[in-house]
Amino acid sequence: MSVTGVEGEERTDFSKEESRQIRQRSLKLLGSLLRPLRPHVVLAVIVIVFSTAFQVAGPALIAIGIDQGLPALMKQDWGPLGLVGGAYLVTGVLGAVLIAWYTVLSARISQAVLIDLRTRVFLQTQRLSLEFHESYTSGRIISRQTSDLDAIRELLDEGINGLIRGVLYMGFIGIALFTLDWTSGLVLVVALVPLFVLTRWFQTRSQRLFRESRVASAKLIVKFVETMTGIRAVKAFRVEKRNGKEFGDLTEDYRDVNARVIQLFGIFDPGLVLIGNVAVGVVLFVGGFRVIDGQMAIGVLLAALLYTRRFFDPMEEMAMFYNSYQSATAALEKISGVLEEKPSVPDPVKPVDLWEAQGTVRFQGVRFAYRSDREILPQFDLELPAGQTIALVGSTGAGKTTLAKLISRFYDPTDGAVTLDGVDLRDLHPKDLRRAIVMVTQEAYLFSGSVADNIAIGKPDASFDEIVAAAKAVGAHEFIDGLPNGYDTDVNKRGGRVSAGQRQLISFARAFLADPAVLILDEATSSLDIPSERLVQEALQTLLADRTAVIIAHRLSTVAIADRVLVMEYGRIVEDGTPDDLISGTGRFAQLHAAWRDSLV
Ligand SMILES: Nc1ncnc2c1ncn2[C@@H]1O[C@H](COP(=O)(O)OP(=O)(O)OP(=O)(O)O)[C@@H](O)[C@H]1O
Repeated sequence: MSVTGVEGEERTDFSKEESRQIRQRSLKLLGSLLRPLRPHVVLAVIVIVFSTAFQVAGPALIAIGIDQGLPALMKQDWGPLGLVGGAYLVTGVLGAVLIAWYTVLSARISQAVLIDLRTRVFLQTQRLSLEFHESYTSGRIISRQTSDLDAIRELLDEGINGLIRGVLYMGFIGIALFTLDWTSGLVLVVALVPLFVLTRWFQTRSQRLFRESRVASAKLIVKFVETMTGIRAVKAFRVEKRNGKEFGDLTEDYRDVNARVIQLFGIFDPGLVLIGNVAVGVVLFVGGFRVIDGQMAIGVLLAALLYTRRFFDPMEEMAMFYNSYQSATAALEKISGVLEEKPSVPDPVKPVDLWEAQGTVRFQGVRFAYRSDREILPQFDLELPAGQTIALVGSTGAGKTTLAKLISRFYDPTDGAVTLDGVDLRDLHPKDLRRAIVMVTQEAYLFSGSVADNIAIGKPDASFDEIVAAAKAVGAHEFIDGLPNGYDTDVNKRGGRVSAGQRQLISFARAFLADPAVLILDEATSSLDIPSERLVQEALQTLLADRTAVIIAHRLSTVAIADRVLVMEYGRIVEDGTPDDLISGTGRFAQLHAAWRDSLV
């Protein structure tokens, strides 16, 4: 079995083979991120090796200064001490300069990796088809872009740095100590035993606790995002109190787990200090005797003490590496899953151009299912001739929006083909497809920016006059003119807030400007009041005149402007005719229409 894309994200029961696959996928991604930076990585490693060597040289120079420089000085010979002093100064300065250089280099590497990754995730999630976004919630996408990238940043900025510097530092100190005095070196080796035990203990516990902490903080974020996204429902049903209590419980869980993390550090940190102090004490004790016996020079003892003391400094950072490594690996696994996803609606390999689409849409033996277990559209054939205005009606869940999504190629049919002017939508050049077919939904989403910017999305190179003309055509000009800054009003700023109906008018103007051959309006007039709707209906008649239009509407008033009505039930077209024919008949539409007319009285 194999795990591809995001499907393994919610699972924890991976087989060995699956875990290996996921690990390989993450490593491949990491490799592809670091490969272009190879020269920088090599340079950074060289710089940090030299910087650490210079830093570690200090105590050895002090030993030489005391044991050889001072006796010479007593004989009025300044030379050796001057030399050692000079060397100390030079290594000190070089060590500092190189560490500064390394900090810049490593920051550049981690920034480059993060920018690359951030961009890849953004472009990929934008590229993925609607199907992916309908099942992969926006909360999860946000986590990939925020907390996961943060975990990787932490590993690159702190974790790996801490590890490399720590390993080099401890390694160089070990070499220096053994070279100067192997007896003191042995003390250090013995001290490694309790150090190893303490660190292992810390790692096992902290690993579990850090995981718990991440889960607790994720739950907090999910609760917060969910509440804020559904703030209207929260207010309407007065669930603030219950939400407050649930949030309070989650906060408490988070605090508890963090308290346990702190307790762990409360043992680990003093433990490190204790081992360090005992090691220093033993080196001093053994060394003191050997100095008295004349087996060890005093300067060497001092250097041994300094080395032993410093040896333990990077321990905490190194112990933390494992945690940052763990969370970064988890993050990398999830991100690599998203990046591995393939769009379910792929771009054609050999795209067919369609410069001037006429607008004939045909369904040929189309079947469609979102999931294999439930077919939404059983096989059907349908032709929408160019220029025809079609009203699509039917009960909730009949499959109207699904049909519209197939025309817009948000999804591909499971079987059969949808064509535009005889070209299978799967072969049509994406640019031509987007130009030829536009779908306006009830949501009428507005992006940050001015009203004019939002209308211009329909035609990015439109002139201001064209934008105004489009707004006038759909009856949006009046209200836009009345906004604080007219067409320049920022729709997301206070004062620029527009109502749901006004949003729909703006998205109408956007579609009008785009001037597609096929226009689909999915419940796009549902938020308009009756006068606005009438106004729009007048505008719609001009808007729809030269193109194929599919209007999905619950309000039957919209149907009046249609040339043809399709009634859909359970994924099938059950009635097809002119509005007049259907109204005067005895079918489903006639019933619906009679009920609607009665409701108006
Ligand atoms: N993304 C999806 N994944 C799985 N099933 C879906 C998805 N979208 C819609 N469906 C199912 O497909 C069926 C048809 O839905 P569709 O939205 O096309 O109906 P509709 O006629 O437009 O309804 P409405 O008038 O309520 O908008 C419904 O049973 C719905 O549950």
